[in-house]
Amino acid sequence: MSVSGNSSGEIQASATSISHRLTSKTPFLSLKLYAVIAILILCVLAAFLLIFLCVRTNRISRKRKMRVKHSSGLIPLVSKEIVEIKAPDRTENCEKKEIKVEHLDLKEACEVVEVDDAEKGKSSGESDVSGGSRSDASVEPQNIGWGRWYSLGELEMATRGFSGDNIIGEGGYGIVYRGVLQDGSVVAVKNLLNNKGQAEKEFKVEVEAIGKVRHKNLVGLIGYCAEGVQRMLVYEYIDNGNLEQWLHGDVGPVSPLTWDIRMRIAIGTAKGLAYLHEGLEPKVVHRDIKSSNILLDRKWNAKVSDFGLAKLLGPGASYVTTRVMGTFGYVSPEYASTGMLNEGSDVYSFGVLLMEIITGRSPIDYSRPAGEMNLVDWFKGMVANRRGEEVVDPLIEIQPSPRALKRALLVCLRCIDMDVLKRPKMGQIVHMLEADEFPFRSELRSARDKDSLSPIASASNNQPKQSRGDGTEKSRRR
Ligand SMILES: Nc1ncnc2c1ncn2[C@@H]1O[C@H](COP(=O)(O)OP(=O)(O)OP(=O)(O)O)[C@@H](O)[C@H]1O
Repeated sequence: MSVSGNSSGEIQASATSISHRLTSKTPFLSLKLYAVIAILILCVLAAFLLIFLCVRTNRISRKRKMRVKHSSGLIPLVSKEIVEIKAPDRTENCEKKEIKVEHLDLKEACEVVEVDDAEKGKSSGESDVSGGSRSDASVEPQNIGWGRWYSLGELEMATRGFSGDNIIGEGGYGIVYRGVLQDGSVVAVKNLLNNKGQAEKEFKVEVEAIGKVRHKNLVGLIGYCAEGVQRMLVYEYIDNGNLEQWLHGDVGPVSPLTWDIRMRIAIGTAKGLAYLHEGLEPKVVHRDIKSSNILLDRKWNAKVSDFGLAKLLGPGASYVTTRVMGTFGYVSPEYASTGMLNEGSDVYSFGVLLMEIITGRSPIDYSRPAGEMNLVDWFKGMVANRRGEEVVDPLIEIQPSPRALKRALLVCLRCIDMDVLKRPKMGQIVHMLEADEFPFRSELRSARDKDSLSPIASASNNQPKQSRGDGTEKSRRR
């Protein structure tokens, strides 16, 4: 009993001493110990709470950042056109498209056309002929800023179901049909071959290159059709065939293409090209200048056509391609060998075309003797041997004046200069071909000084014999 009484007494004593300690004052602000302990516990809890909140906020902001990154990576992948389709208000939608077309390049504009198609389905025969506005008010205008949209049905009707009788010709990129629209106007419809997306490419290139361009020496692209995989281009119809047919077709013993008509065609072609090179921004390099791409009207006005290979280039720019495109015999040597393309390549092709116009010979003709198969080589040789007068097409009845011939031969040689920088610009070529007084005295003198023009001079018959060589050889020697 006494032991238990002792221990309970001890416990009581220690409890009293603890409570005494807890209630005793500490040096910390004279606070009692229990108050100090409570403050410490609170501080620790507050610290934990703070840490917890910091970690949480951090996590949330990291999540937010990640979400922004994610979405900003996705948005550009979503086509703007898809966004437009989803827009419920069709009027607003249409306005958006028209504004967009002003800002987008025409490549994108074509995509807009495609979207329009998907939206409305086939609505053949609904458009009017004036360009854009439609008789059916529920169908929005298909105007992409130039030309107009044609439905497949409309073009089917115009070409009598793309009948074989309406075929005008067939090129590497599609079949061309003659068509008569509902208003009676005659058009040429090029149905682009859908060869591994080539149709789409051609379509875009042509639209981009000449969609908005109007020039009397360029075939006008008046509209287009893009339904499903079908891509068609609608041009003004040029009713007198192409230059190749008139130069190399069966025209009888005397060609209807007199010297003057030929020069008119050459000048018209040069003007069209000068406009593409010097009148547009970005400039357009045609890349496929050849006689079958020069269409003719009844007054023998030349119209450059077929822009499917055209390239748009910024000022002073050259373009390098690994796939050289063009037509054998017309392609400039530097473009063929290096893929380097600028307007000088068109100038070279124009030089070959002018030779073809003067001589009536094809750039490459395997039916001729070995030394005459290549027009450029034969032509240069003839001029260098003072036989310039002999190159004129025998089907031309009335020979040109020596001065006129000299002028044309000189232009040919300057266009095919091996040094692309020495070739004249198309604008200069127009001037040279049009100027009665060309070749100018100063030009003849300086050319004589440079020992380069003697063959031309002798071609005119009135000049003393001078040293041989043409621009091409000269540039090689340098
Ligand atoms: N707007 C047009 N008006 C009248 N005829 C045209 C028109 N466009 C093209 N043609 C004719 O259609 C034919 C085919 O033209 P296209 O431009 O498709 O091919 P190409 O120039 O002959 O060959 P490629 O495209 O392979 O170089 C040509 O004979 C041309 O005379």
